Amino acid sequence: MNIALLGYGKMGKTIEQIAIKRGHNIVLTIDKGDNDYDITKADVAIDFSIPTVAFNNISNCINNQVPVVSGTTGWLDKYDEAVALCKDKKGAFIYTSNFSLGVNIFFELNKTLAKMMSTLKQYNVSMEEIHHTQKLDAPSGTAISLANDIISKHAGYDNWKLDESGETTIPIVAKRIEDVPGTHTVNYESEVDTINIEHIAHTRQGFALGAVIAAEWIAGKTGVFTMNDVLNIG
Ligand SMILES: NC(=O)C1=CN([C@@H]2O[C@H](COP(=O)(O)OP(=O)(O)OC[C@H]3O[C@@H](n4cnc5c(N)ncnc54)[C@H](OP(=O)(O)O)[C@@H]3O)[C@@H](O)[C@H]2O)C=CC1
Ligand SMILES: O=C(O)C1=N[C@H](C(=O)O)C[C@H](O)C1
Repeated sequence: MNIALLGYGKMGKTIEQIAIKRGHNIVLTIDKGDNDYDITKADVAIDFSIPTVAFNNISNCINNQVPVVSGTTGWLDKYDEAVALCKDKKGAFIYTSNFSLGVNIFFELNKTLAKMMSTLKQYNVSMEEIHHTQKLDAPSGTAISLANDIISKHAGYDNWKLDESGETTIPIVAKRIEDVPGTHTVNYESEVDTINIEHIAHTRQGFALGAVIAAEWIAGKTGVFTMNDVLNIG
């Protein structure tokens, strides 16, 4: 398969290595300042860029009938617009805040736990995410997904906030520490005990492999998908 990499930073370069090992060709790599490019030579595009350009990258692919897989976080105010465009143009598009198999299993565990804790008023939920110091957005996209999933399953919470707690608010703490690929912890705390679930990424390989698998899966399809469609879990 011919793959375009929109964003050739830490993730773009890790994806390149895995895609080549799986027999694909990288036909285009786009970075800051590369504005005039022909996306149509790619069978599929993988966008791991920056929040301010992700929507433009995605719409360019959809407008040119190139299936697009996006892992960029921090641009979700325009997600509904991307979905509408994809439906209108009969394109193909997957976004997820985290492509790793481990985190997608963790997402399911988090929803199950939230449902179990829903009526237990003695426990308060909180979340922590830790990432490397170059990260542009906070909280992480994964933390936002986890918080939204708790809100959808737990009767006691209806919003999340960074560094703020409240009666029905899930507080999220975002820490930035050199070289950390991504750690997410969900805590339920009562006066007598604590229940934690945690996912620790040791490298970026898991995210990158998931993105390449998603790209292989979406080629030739039409529609808006999630990682649950790709992995068949949940
Ligand atoms: N969904 C998931 O599983 C994961 C998501 N992510 C997300 O992916 C994104 C990228 O992460 P990461 O690779 O670590 O970040 P990097 O900063 O290492 O890479 C981002 C790249 O995008 C480039 N860029 C800037 N402008 C444009 C543009 N107009 N078009 C295309 N590329 C551009 C940057 O170039 P320059 O440096 O020159 O500005 C940089 O090379 C982040 O939003 C991160 O949160 C990360 C890991 C997993
Ligand atoms: O920026 C990163 O590095 C990561 N970003 C994603 C996020 O915001 O959740 C996924 C992963 O945690 C790494």
